[in-house]
Amino acid sequence: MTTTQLNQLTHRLETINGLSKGEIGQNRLVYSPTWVSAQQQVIKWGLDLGLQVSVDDFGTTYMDIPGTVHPDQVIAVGSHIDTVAQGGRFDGLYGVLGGLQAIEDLLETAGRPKKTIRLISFSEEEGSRFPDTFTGSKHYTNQKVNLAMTDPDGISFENARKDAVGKLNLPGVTHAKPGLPSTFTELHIEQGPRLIDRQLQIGLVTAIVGQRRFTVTVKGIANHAGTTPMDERADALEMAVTLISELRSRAHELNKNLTFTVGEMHVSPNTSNVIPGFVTFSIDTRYSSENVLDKFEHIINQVVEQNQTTNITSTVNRWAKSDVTHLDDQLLSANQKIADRLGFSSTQLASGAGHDSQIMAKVTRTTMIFVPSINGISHAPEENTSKEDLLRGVELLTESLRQQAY
Ligand SMILES: NC(=O)NC(NC(N)=O)C(=O)[O-]
Ligand SMILES: [Zn+2]
Ligand SMILES: [Zn+2]
Repeated sequence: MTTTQLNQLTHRLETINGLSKGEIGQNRLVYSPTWVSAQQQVIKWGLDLGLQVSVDDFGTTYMDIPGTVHPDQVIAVGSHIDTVAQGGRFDGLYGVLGGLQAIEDLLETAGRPKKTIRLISFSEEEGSRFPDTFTGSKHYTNQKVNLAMTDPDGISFENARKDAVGKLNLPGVTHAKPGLPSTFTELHIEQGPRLIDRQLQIGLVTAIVGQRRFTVTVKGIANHAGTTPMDERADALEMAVTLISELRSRAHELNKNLTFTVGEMHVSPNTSNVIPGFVTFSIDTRYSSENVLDKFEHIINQVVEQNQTTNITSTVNRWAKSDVTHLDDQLLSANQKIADRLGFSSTQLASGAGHDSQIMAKVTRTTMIFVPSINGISHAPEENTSKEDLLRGVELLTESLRQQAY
């Protein structure tokens, strides 16, 4: 890749990230106005490059450069366009724009491919607005998505989706969901410290951890903060804190590498002189074995059950579950050879973050390429990757696509 091409990739990243200007981090929650503008911009760049663009019912965008010999064999590449709230500049977006850059480089240096190359910009992966994750790749691969869900403001998934997808109907875009590809490659930032700590340039992903997400709802009794005796309260927040603290130690006891995160909490009425009557909080838990996750799910249900009192009742609802996933060995070893040939230092590692690749891997041969995250930070505005590392990831991806599609 030349300096001009690197500048183009940087410029495109900045253009999309500029859409959240003035905000804390990136806020492309699925179907939000910023999300719409970002997906529209990606579509425009694809059309400018002469790619055949289609958008499906969920707003996932597919951009094809049809193969000259085997147009029906599809080599797909891509990632997701959405972010978490107050997210970083590279999670998801790098895989979409890195893929676009690789395709542009290939068209310039090698012309049309023999097999079709497809860039996919998945509508949603993070599960940050509606209570479901990977809805873009699930829809593409015909897996079930909960269509009846609503966001915290009560907006239904269906209304948000129809509204936003209508705005992607630009001239030159067809409305369709294409068939499934023969392979899928996702380029992504590592989001953790392993590559950067060992000063490695590339990570090749062997597997992705299993992940489950829950909402715990605690119902107590709201009452006056000054007049209600301390031993007569039904404080929902106090109970939530007890549950969280007990679950955290039980998780650690079960397995010290099992992750346990409470990232979201709603307190009602959330005012200083009222005892909280109603609290909800999320649990995100992950590990590399389903057996440990099953055990911890059992513990969650047990701890919530054991802490019921006459005045405080708690319930737990699991709304997301993704399985431990092993990615394709052959694609990984092909990419390992390319990385060695290009002189990139690398390692093979498992991912602690969830990815569309684990959904794609259920239907097609799938592989992932990681580049280092500075200070191992992600899902935060400080998320960063050096230009040299961004470049190396795209170079490896370009060579992999060349090998697979030409
Ligand atoms: N690459 C990601 O940040 N993925 C995130 N999102 C999902 N759905 O797993 C996560 O929380 O790990
Ligand atoms: Zn993410
Ligand atoms: Zn991501």
